[in-house]
Amino acid sequence: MDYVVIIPAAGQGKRMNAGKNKQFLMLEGAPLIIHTLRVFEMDEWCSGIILVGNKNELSDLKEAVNDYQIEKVLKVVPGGEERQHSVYEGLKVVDQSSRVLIHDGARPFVSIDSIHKLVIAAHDSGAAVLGVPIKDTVKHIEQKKVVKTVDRNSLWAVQTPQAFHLSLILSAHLKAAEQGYLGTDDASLIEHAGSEVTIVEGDYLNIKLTTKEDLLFAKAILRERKEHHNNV
Ligand SMILES: Nc1ccn([C@@H]2O[C@H](COP(=O)(O)OP(=O)(O)OP(=O)(O)O)[C@@H](O)[C@H]2O)c(=O)n1
Ligand SMILES: C[C@](O)(CO)[C@H](O)COP(=O)(O)O
Repeated sequence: MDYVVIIPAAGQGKRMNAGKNKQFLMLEGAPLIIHTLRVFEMDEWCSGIILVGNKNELSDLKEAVNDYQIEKVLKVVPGGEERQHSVYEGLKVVDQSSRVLIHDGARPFVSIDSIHKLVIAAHDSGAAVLGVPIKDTVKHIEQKKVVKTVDRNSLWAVQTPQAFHLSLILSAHLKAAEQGYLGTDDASLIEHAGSEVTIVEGDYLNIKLTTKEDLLFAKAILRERKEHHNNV
């Protein structure tokens, strides 16, 4: 069940408002991106990592990968204007695996157990995503007025990794590029191309560090893990 993982880390972290790409924010002694890379470094099913970064941050990324001894990184390539473009730049250099995972550099807390459940699901269906049922009530709002309350029983918060047969995701990206279709995740390109996507229930700890509040949760998760490790 080997796979190659593409890690898009070429964003600007605007919503984090940290004055730099959030991937380089230090958490418990290591940059955010290193926490994410370490998960795949530890996963025996991961045969390689394709890291996608800002063209002016490639040397910083390579230096961090070297300093923190992330040995599975196969290539570090420049990303594009949108997340979708960055992922495509990574897909273009994957040459050894029929199965590819795509995982946000901004999600450092995915569990290896969730990854393995996802890989198994994608082996059968060709396309699978991690997600969790939403916990809040969702309302359709227009001009600050509630239009309607959406039935949340069928609503999930979809995460990454997302797992695909390489040929399927490549053709979906190509079709989206040809049609000028822009999705906020890779599975939406598969859906746009008319193929099915399976969902696998992950866990609520697999948060995407997007705004400063998320850093509070991240530090709490890391502190809890440290305490648990010390007590084992
Ligand atoms: N052009 C882009 C945009 C985003 N990403 C990556 O896609 C992941 C999810 O994107 P997001 O959380 O939105 O990160 P940013 O785009 O950096 O954040 P913002 O939208 O606040 O600028 C991140 O790991 C980010 O680095 C990327 O590789 N290339
Ligand atoms: C891919 C993703 O993490 C799935 O929830 C999300 O769509 C990324 O959105 P962003 O605005 O690029 O962070």
